[in-house]
Amino acid sequence: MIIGIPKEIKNNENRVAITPAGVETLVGAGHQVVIEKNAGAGSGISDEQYLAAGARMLDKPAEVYQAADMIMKVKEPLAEEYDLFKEGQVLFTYLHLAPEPELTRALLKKKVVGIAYETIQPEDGSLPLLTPMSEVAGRMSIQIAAQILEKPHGGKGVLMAGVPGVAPAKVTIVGGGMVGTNAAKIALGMGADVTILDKNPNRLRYLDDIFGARLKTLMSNSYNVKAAVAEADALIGAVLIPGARAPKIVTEEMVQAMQPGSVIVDVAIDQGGCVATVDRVTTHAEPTFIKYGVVHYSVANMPGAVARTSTFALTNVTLPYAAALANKGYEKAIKEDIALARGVNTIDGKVTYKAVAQALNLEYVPLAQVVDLPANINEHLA
Ligand SMILES: NC(=O)C1=CN([C@@H]2O[C@H](COP(=O)(O)OP(=O)(O)OC[C@H]3O[C@@H](n4cnc5c(N)ncnc54)[C@H](O)[C@@H]3O)[C@@H](O)[C@H]2O)C=CC1
Ligand SMILES: CC(=O)C(=O)O
Repeated sequence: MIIGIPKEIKNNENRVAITPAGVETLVGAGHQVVIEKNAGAGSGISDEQYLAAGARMLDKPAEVYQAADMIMKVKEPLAEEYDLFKEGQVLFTYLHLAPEPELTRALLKKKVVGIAYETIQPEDGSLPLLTPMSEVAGRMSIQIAAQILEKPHGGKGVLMAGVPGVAPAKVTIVGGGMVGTNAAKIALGMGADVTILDKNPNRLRYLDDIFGARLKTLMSNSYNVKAAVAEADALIGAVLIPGARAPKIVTEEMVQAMQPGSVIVDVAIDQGGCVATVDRVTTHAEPTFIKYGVVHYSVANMPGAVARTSTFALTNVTLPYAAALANKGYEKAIKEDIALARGVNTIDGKVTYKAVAQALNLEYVPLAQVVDLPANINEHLA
């Protein structure tokens, strides 16, 4: 198989979908890897390193898309990339289709086999290809909130850690999964006063076990969210329902009740955002906007800013799945692995991930109607 890796073009997206180690693995298995020139530069990986590992470098993105049977990316394709898809091509990347009707239409039109990193899910319910970037973004969210709380960045002038005799910042985290847990870890490490809310009591038990009495846990319901948001100096949005548009857990009224100069970092923005006042996706170039006196941050590719860490963390987990897709072909690979089958969002012009179809008001076609799945995979897919 020919695997193509274009350079990422989203604002300040410095990650790349493959490392030289990945090239060596795929080429060693008999595949060809074509990479757009300079694709690794933002992650500190040179064209020479890719060449030495066995890749072929191409000048233009169109050449990469044209040559490849499978495109590997980091972020969802942008509008200028839609015309580059080949009919029936496999696209293996973060897709976040629920808030992306136009991208979804483009994938359906070209019958792209869209396999989304973020919905690959083994039977244990984990999201192994989302986890490392959620670890990164969760940790970053507190660094970012701490900086925005400084007066020159628009914040109220509160030091996250406080000092002896003066209370630290209050941090409220809505959603206690990977992002939430990593945000809590850094916020507690900095000495903040941290409250985390989740709707899953077992998750709250787990968080209570690992962090002990330093972390306040609260069941997520509108009453508790309202109170915890009102007192927050920094609010972190970290809710996810896999594949779906994020539910607006924090309402406009709740944000209006926050003090001016408070900060919201809505990490869940890649799925549309879980804070009602986050009405736009921002970029690393212009990361914030102010609404009701509260500074909002809603960058959808936060890990792109720490690309050297993120590229290696991401490709550590994507490579085994990419290798399975390349070695077996996508049909055999998804027939043999329920996790990969759950990653298929579009195929043959149909949406095969229910939450995506629901979010976009499109017809949902079960994967089994498109691919002849064995019973053991199909019965676990719905
Ligand atoms: N902006 C960015 O650059 C990045 C964004 N993300 C996004 O961050 C979001 C969170 O990701 P993860 O933490 O990995 O997901 P996760 O699945 O590990 O955690 C989500 C948590 O939300 C909880 N939840 C669901 N409904 C809730 C509700 N009504 N109230 C409170 N909690 C609720 C779930 O119980 C779960 O514990 C996702 O949208 C993910 O794509 C992740 C990495 C980078
Ligand atoms: C998960 C995601 O949106 C990112 O890593 O950019």
